[in-house]
Amino acid sequence: MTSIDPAEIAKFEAMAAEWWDPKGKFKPLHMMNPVRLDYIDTQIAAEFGRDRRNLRPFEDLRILDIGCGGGLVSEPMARLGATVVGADAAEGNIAIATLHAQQQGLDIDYRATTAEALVDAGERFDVVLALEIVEHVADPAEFIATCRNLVRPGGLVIASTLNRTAKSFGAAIIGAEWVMRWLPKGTHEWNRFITPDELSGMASAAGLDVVDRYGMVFNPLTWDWSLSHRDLSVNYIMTGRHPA
Ligand SMILES: C[S@@+](CC[C@H](N)C(=O)[O-])C[C@H]1O[C@@H](n2cnc3c(N)ncnc32)[C@H](O)[C@@H]1O
Ligand SMILES: [Mg+2]
Repeated sequence: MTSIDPAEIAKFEAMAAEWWDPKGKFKPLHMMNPVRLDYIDTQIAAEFGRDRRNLRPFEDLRILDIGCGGGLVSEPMARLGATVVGADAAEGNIAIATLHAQQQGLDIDYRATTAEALVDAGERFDVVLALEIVEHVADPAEFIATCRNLVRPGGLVIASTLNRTAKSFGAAIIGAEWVMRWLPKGTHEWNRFITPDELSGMASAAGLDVVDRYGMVFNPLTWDWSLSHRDLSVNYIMTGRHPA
């Protein structure tokens, strides 16, 4: 059993050098980063009783960033004091992420591996971050169950992905790939997108309690991103808790 879809990994290998270019192929992730970090920081601080005003509020927390890419989220988690494992199936991503973290003076344990290999190795984390990866794995339900097996009781799985709606086809495929050309054509396959109810169902089936879910909304007029209770029609993020 593997979560790897080789064609998907090949797409990311081909783009690896661009991870830290805010104007490059990962521009949408750079743009979305402040809003998703705000959500993630809030969830973790609330669950583990941490004060976000502290310099290193996530000290002693062990966080897995699965499908970490270039480490756009692994790095801020390490800066907040967490012990971070960044894992990605694409070796090129791990090479880029490792180099960038070194340049930043950050200590992050980057590994070219998969979630299922980490389960086999007996790894356990306080938080598993699965950001913009479920739409790229072989079997999303199986993958979410694997993430659940990587968090200790009382821990969190935080996942973000794209909803499967007419609006997400317009925004993520036509807008981001064809018109804005932020992403190469074919980066995303709309039929692999997952509705919030489907993802909640997968989380529940895996034995996670869904804590909450928020839309991440791009406003083309102000060019900024915000969290929304109501609008989960394109990008969204969700937290599940492994019951203690
Ligand atoms: C869209 S990128 C998201 C990167 C990062 N999570 C972020 O949001 O900035 C998806 C990443 O998942 C990785 N990936 C896809 N399938 C994977 C799998 N089965 N196991 C581990 N990593 C995988 C890809 O190589 C790619 O780096
Ligand atoms: Mg994606």
